[in-house]
Amino acid sequence: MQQHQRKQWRIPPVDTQMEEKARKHVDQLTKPTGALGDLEELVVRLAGITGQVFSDISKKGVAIFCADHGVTVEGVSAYPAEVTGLMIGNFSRGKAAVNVLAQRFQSEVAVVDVGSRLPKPPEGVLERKVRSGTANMAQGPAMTRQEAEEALQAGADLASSWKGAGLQLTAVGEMGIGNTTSASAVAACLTGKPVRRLIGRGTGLDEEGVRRKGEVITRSLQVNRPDPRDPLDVLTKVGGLELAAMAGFMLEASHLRLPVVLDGLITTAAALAAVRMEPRVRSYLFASHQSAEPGHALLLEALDMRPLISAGMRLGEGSGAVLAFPLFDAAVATAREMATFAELGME
Ligand SMILES: Cc1cc2ncn([C@H]3O[C@H](COP(=O)(O)O)[C@@H](O)[C@H]3O)c2cc1C
Ligand SMILES: O=C(O)c1cccnc1
Repeated sequence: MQQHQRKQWRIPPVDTQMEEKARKHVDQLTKPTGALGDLEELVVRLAGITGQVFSDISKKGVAIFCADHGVTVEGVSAYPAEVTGLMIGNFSRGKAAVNVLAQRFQSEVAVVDVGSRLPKPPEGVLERKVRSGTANMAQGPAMTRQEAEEALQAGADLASSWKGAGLQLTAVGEMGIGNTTSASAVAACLTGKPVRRLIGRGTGLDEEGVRRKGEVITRSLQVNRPDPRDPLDVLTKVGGLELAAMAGFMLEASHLRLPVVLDGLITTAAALAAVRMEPRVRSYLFASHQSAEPGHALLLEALDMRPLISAGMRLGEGSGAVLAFPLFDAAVATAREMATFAELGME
């Protein structure tokens, strides 16, 4: 079999010495050992990524990758496919949930159209359209491998431009009606777990709808036979353009030592694909919240990640990831500003 030319991402390992330094400092702060829980873990992991005990993460951004899904003709979403384009307009006007949160928590927002059916994306949206929506994966591959690679590159290009612009903490989000179906299919293939445990209501399907969604995913996997050892093949056949772009963003961000905060089911499915391509990516990723979509818990388990927030959210857009930004700020602030026991005159 002819191997497709595979890009090497060269992901550097994190700085474990700096992690140890940060851990030592956190353990000397005026609190019982470990009492700041997951915030302490954030400080330590960020130190390993940034190479500083007190990481500077003030410049933040959320990248929203948008695309349409051919599989929507199978009736797998509670909302019509046109909502993808409408929400891209909403993002560009700054009026979606993720915009409001990003505004509140001082995060930049980039909206990238990697494959919507809009003839022309609205003002302010980055146009990187690979194709106008995927093909229906229940009948054949969602896209070609070449197209998946182009989508990967679109994501990678944003990560690299953000590194150049001095961003220090990033989040990924997505918009694409039908994409909980694609994400669950990718998750089923990569984890080997049964489809029925990986599906949920998405935007609000009823029981009958969820059953149909499961059938469509099972059929898509049978028709396409994606190779779980080849994550790009999985993204090509049963993924989506925005999933591939998010994976590319994570690969390039990790290569450039930029931390990436994940959102819910869809971003985490893309994350598992990226980590299976390059295992070191895992060290640069952070879970934010626990989505109400059942498959999300299994994906987090496969990545050995624990979310910071449990708020019953099931929105997407990167909303849960941006909501976690203040926790990152809080973690770094405690490390930087709290007194040590020595300063208190205690051993
Ligand atoms: C108004 C609206 C805003 C959204 N923002 C994110 N999503 C979310 O819902 C979609 C996935 O669910 P499903 O697979 O069931 O279609 C994605 O586009 C996702 O980001 C939205 C969905 C709707 C309807
Ligand atoms: O968990 C998610 O990311 C999610 C769940 C439902 C709809 N959109 C996104």
